[in-house]
Amino acid sequence: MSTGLEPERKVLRLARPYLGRLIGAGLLAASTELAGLALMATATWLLIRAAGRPELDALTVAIVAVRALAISRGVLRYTERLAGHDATLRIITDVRARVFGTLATRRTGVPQRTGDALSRLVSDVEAVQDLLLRVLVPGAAAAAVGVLAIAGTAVVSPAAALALTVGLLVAGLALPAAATALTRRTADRVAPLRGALATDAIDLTHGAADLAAFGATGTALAQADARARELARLERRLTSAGWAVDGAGVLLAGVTSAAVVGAALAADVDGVLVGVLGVATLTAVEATLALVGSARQWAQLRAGLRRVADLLPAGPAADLATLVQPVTGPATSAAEPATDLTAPVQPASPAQPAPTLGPVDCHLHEVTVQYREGAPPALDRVSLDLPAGRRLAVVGPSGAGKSTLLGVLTGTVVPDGGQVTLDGTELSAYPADRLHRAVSGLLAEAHVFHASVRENLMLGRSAATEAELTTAAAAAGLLDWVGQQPVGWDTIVGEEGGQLSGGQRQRLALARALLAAPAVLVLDEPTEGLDPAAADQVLATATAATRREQSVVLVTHRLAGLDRYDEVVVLDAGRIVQRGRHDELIGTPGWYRDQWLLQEAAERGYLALTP
Ligand SMILES: Nc1ncnc2c1ncn2[C@@H]1O[C@H](COP(=O)(O)OP(=O)(O)OP(=O)(O)O)[C@@H](O)[C@H]1O
Repeated sequence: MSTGLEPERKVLRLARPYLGRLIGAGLLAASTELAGLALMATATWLLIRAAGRPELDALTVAIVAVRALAISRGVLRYTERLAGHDATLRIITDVRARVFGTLATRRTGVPQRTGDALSRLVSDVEAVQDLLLRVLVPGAAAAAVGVLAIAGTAVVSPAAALALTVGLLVAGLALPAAATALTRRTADRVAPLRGALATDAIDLTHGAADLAAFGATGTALAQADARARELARLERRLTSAGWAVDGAGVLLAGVTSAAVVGAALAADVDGVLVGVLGVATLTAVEATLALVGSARQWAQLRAGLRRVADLLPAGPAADLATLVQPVTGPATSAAEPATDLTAPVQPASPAQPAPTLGPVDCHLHEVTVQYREGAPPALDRVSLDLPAGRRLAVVGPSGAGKSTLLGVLTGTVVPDGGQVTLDGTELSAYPADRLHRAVSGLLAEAHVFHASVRENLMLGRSAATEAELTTAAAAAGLLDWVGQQPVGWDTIVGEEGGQLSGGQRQRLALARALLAAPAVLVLDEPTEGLDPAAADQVLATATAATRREQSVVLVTHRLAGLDRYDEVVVLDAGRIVQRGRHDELIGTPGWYRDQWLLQEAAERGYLALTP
C-alpha cells in the first residue's frame, strides 16, 4: 500500500508528458480568476466614481474595461475548461490503460473481484481526474491570484495588504487544513465502501440465479442495502462538514474585507480606492476559498488515488505493451467493457511483441500455503523440480491443493513458507514484466471477453500472426468451429463468452494459453466440459503443440493421456503422496491406481452406452 504523498507522485509521474498542457490550463484558470478580480475592482471603481457625476470621458476607459473583462472572463473560463479537460482526459486514458494492464496481469494472493476491479477502473480513476481538475489546477490558480492581490494591495496600503495576507492565509491554509481534518477519516471509508457496493451490484445481478436457487436473495439484498445506507450516512456527514466550512469561508471573507477597509481608512487611502479594496478583497478571498474545496476533494479522493497508485507500476512509466500481456486466468475478469479490452490487444503494433522467453528452470522447495490461520495448509512442504521441457501432471482428490500449486507457480498465491525459483531467481524477485512470459497459461475459470475470437486469442500474444492463431486454435480443437462461422476470427463471442458452448469457451481459453507460449505453461483442467473422447484428443494435440523446451504443468482429474507426461504427482491434503511415471503409478497400490481403474470402468460403461 502506498503511503504519504506517494500516490500523488505516482499519478503525476504519468502526467509528465502532458505537463505543458496542464500548465497552460493552470495559467488560463489563474487568468480567469484575475479577470474576475479585475472586473469587480473596476466595476466598483466605476460605480463609486459615477456617483460623483464626472464627465463621461473620465469613465470611458473603465466602462470599456468592464465590458472587456466580463467577456474575457467567460472566454478564459471556457478555454481553461477545454485545456484542463483535454490534458486530464489524455492522462486518465493512460492511467486507465495501465490500471487495466495491472489488473489483467495481477499477481496477488487476494482474489480479484470483478465489481471491485470495475470500481477501480471507473470511479477510482476518476479520482485522478479530480486531483488534476479540482485540486491542482484551481489550487494553483487561487495561489497565483492571492499573491497578485496582496502585491496590488501593498502598492496602495501595506497595512491593508497585511490584513489581506492574514485573511488569505486563513482562507488558503487554515480552512483547507480544517476541512481536510474534518473529512479525512470519513472520506477514507467512502471509496472502499463504493468498491464493495459495486461488487454487491455485480454479485446481485450476475449471481441472481444462484442466489435465488439457494434462497439467499433476501440476505444478499439486505447486506447491499446496509452498505448503501452506510455510504449515504457517510456522504451526508461529508456534506454537512462541507457546509460548515463554506459558512466559515463566507464569514472570513466579510471579516477580512472589513479589516482591509479599516486598515486602508486608517492609512488615509482615497475613499474610492478604499471601496475598491473592500470589494476586491471579497473577490480575492472567495477565489482563495477554492483551496478549501480542493483540500476537501483531495481528502475525499485520496483513498481512490491510493487504490489506483497501488495498481500503477513503480518507477518510470512502463511500456503499455509490456503491461497488457496474457494471464488467461480469473484475474483477467477485471475487463468488463469490451472497449477497454480490445484497445490493448489489437495487433496494431508488431513493433512491440513480447518475445518468447527461452527455456526456464523452475524449482519449488518445501512450499507451504495456508490460506487461513488454524486451517490445514493447502500445500504442505511441497518440493518439485521442473527443469525446462519437463511435462508434469498434477492429480489428486478435490481440494488437494492442485490449483493452489498453479497459483504459487504463476505468482497469484504467495507461499507462507518455502521457496519458488525461476532460473535461480526467487519468484517474488523475478521481473514482473517477464513473469507472465515465464509462467502463465490456463487457470481455473478463465474469463472470455465480450470481443471477437481473434481479440480473445490475441490477449495471449498481441502480435500473433494468422498462422500462429490457426495453429493454436487447431491444437485446442477450435479451428473447425471458427471455420464454420460466417465471419470466422471476427465472430463476437458475447458477454463472458455467452454465445459459446462451455466446451468452446474452454477451447478458446486453451488456444489463448497455447498462443501465449510461456516458458512454463500451466493448464488447470484444460479439457473440463469436454466429453472423454474430445478431452483426450484435445489434450494430446495441445501437449503436442508445445515447444520442446517448454515445460507444462497440467492439473487434471482425468488420467487418460498422462502416459505422455514425464512425471505425475499425486497431491492429497496439500502433500505429495505419490509421484512417478503413469506406468509405474498404475502398477502401485494407491490413489492413482484406484482412480485409474475407476475411470477405466466408467469409460467402458460410457463407450458401451455410446451408439
Ligand atoms: N482463496 C482461498 N481462500 C481460502 N481457502 C482456499 C482458497 N483457495 C483454496 N482454498 C482451500 O485450499 C485447499 C486447496 O484448494 P485447491 O483449489 O488448491 O484444491 P484443488 O486440488 O485444485 O481442488 P479441485 O480439484 O476441487 O479444484 C482447499 O481446502 C480449499 O478450500
